[in-house]
Amino acid sequence: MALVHEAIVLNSTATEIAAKANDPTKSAGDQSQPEPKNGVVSRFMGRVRRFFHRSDPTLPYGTLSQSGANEDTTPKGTDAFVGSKTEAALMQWSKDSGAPELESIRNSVEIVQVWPFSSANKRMSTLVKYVRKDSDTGNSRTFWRLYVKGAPEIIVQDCSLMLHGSYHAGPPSPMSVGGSPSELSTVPPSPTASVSRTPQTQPDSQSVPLLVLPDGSSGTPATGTARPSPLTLAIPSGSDSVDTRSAISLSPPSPGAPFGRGSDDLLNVGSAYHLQTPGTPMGSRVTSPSPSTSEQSFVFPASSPGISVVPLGHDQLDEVNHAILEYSNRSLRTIGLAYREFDAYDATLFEADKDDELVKDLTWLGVFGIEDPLRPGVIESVEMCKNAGVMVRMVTGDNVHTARAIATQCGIYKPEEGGLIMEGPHFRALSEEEKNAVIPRLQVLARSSPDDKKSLVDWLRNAKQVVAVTGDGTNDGPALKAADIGFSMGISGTEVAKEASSIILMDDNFASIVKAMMWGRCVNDAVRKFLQFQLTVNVTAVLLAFITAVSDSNQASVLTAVQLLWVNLIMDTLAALALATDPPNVELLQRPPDKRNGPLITLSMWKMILGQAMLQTVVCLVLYYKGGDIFGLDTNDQYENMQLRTLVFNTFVFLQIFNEINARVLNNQMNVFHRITKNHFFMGIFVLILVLQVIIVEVGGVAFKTESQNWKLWLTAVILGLLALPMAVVVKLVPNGWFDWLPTSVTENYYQPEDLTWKSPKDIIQQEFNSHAMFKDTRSISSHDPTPAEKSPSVTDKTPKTGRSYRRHKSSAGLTPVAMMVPALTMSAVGVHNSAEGTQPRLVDGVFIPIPRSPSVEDPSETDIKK
Ligand SMILES: Nc1ncnc2c1ncn2[C@@H]1O[C@H](COP(=O)(O)OP(=O)(O)OP(=O)(O)O)[C@@H](O)[C@H]1O
Ligand SMILES: [Ca+2]
Repeated sequence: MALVHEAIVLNSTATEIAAKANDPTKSAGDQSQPEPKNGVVSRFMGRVRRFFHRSDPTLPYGTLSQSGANEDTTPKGTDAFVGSKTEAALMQWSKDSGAPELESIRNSVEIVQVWPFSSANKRMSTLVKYVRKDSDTGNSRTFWRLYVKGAPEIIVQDCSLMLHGSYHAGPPSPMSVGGSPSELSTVPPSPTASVSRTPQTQPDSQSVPLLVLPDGSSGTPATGTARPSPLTLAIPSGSDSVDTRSAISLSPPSPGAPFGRGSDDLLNVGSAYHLQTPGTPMGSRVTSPSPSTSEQSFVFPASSPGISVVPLGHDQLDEVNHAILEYSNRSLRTIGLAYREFDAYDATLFEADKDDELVKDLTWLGVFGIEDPLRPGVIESVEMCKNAGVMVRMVTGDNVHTARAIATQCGIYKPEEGGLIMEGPHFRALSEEEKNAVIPRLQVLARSSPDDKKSLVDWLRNAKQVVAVTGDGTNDGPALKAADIGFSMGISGTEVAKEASSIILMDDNFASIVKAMMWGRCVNDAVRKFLQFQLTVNVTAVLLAFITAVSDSNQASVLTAVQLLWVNLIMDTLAALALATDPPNVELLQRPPDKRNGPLITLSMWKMILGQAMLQTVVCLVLYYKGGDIFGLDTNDQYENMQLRTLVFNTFVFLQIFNEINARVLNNQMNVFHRITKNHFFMGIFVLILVLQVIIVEVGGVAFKTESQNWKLWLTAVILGLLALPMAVVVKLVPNGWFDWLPTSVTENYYQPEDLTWKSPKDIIQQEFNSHAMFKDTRSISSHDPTPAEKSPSVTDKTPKTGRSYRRHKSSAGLTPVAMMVPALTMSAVGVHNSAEGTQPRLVDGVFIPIPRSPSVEDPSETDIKK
């Protein structure tokens, strides 16, 4: 029932999570079309950025043909792909760049083997068989080409060559295949060219993909004498070359300018296309229906004039990394592409379960950047989570730069607050102690594997935090299952993710999680309000009935059975209706969450229950025993005695009625009327109880054993009842601190706010600086004496045992172990600031060191530290 979160682990990019629902399959006129396999089709705004090596659009096809996306053939589904969003974006790109129909590509290649995308090693590969006829010799040649695509910085490590060069205008040679570097010519690159999306101007079905130069030259294909081939590449007349390398560094984003807008080189791929999780079996051997067709359609780019295969040396690697970095820093998801060729069939390699042995000595082709813009409302939702004491972390498979850019955009990553970014491989290598130090500050985990996601969730749960996880993919399954609450995406989520989750977000919207949190807290509060009210009535009623019955000569209680039934009705049915119907409001999200095992009845509630019960009992007993004297009623007279008893009953009920107003507010907030008019149920029931009480007292004498009251007695009952309100103020003024001697299980219900605060960068630097100095001192000592930092509880205690001790550890010396782990930390943190490229945080052992803010003139201490 209690839906509280101390940490939300956000799987994948926040942008995806907030993908807006839009189901084109549901539109009228589509009835004849079968529902996609998952029953959902979603809309995805995506753009594929420049293809680093854009020499040949056929290149991605080998992999795309087996990708997890399909063209949406529904009547409404023109220009759309369904399936993996990443794949769909790539295919949309190839389609927009003038590639032939996906079906024809698929039919024209013979796929020998597919190793599907694995989230663990972040790549997929496809082995394709080609049979090519050489136009000069007429001989056929059979070869196998392995296409690999995935995380570029990982793939490039397995590359030893790279494709490089420029195109000449004019006919590319259509038939030479798989040229070796010696057959290739190299043309000096032109530094100015870039590529833009070109409208498909060719009426011919065998349209030619175009490269257009930024000088505005239109897309007239310079096919020359070339045989029109669907995959032939043409360059517009007037330009003679396109440099495939320089394009990567063109048009860096102007700061502040909305990304992608107005930049010519942006390949805007499908502002809306459909997605569907593919039904195509992956991982099995696939054979092409007609091998012969593969003979006709593919031109290998390396054979084109001006394209060469060069060794991937240091400079080239720099260049590739620069491209990746540039794309990533613009929040683009990067996908690298590489290939390798085999002249002979190698059964052990080609039929292996894993492609590890194959993915070696690759030739690097290029990198894609895919944009997935932030959905509206994500930034606000993250902010709301923060105010609600919920820490949002992003755990993604994307690379660290992309992750950082996105997390910064949506407000998850706050280096100035001490937040850290790590990469999965570094995270995996952390010891328990290091994890204890790093995870509390970890805001982004990039290039993470499914196991990383799960182990982070496990750690947080061990630290007694309540963890919610959102996820869409199969790779999120373990984390979704391990979390307290797993949220899966109803639209874009896979079946596995949905199975593993406890809640499915029908709209894939992160804001819905915030809403769920608000409702959860509301329900939790409703139960507490009701409990608080009911317990007060119970305690008083029992005490009154007992004391008066024992002291009475006839053992008659002051409250009759029928009166107690009425009281019971007030406190059960009507109170439940009145108190549990408070609508949720954003104020619920402006307080810290409840502790995982916080008490249901909090200390504030106990105070109120006991305080009010005391007041009610005392008032009623005084009235009962002294009322005769006070109001001049003769208790020996049956009528007047009855009047006095009725007065006690009436006062008792009014005390409850006004205490019901108190019960609306659970915390120490003084204004109990806050938002009272927003709950019409409460107002109605309040009036109903008042009216019924008047009727019972004035008319129901026979059944309820009451006697009509004069105005003085009525006034007395109401005024005494009203005492409940000032009593609540008095109770709230009693500090909770007075009860610190009670066990924490009673006194602490909130996850304490100090847990959620970070140290300022100044503190961090100061602390790291001290630790560094300490480390230097200890290095000179041969035996390893524990430093004060190591002696600190956060270092020695492996796992926090209780919420309380955990908190203390974190707030005391949480940062020091990072310093012990990375002695260079301070230096780099300071160094970054002074260095020329000081905008890049340093990555030390996977931990991103936050950039210190510029020292303010007012704050000389910060300047001192840097010296
Ligand atoms: N279909 C694909 N083919 C090749 N590489 C891919 C593909 N999809 C993703 N990648 C690579 O893997 C990375 C994402 O990895 P993974 O899918 O494990 O992460 P994730 O957190 O589940 O991502 P998301 O949920 O955002 O898709 C991407 O940055 C990209 O480099
Ligand atoms: Ca995913």
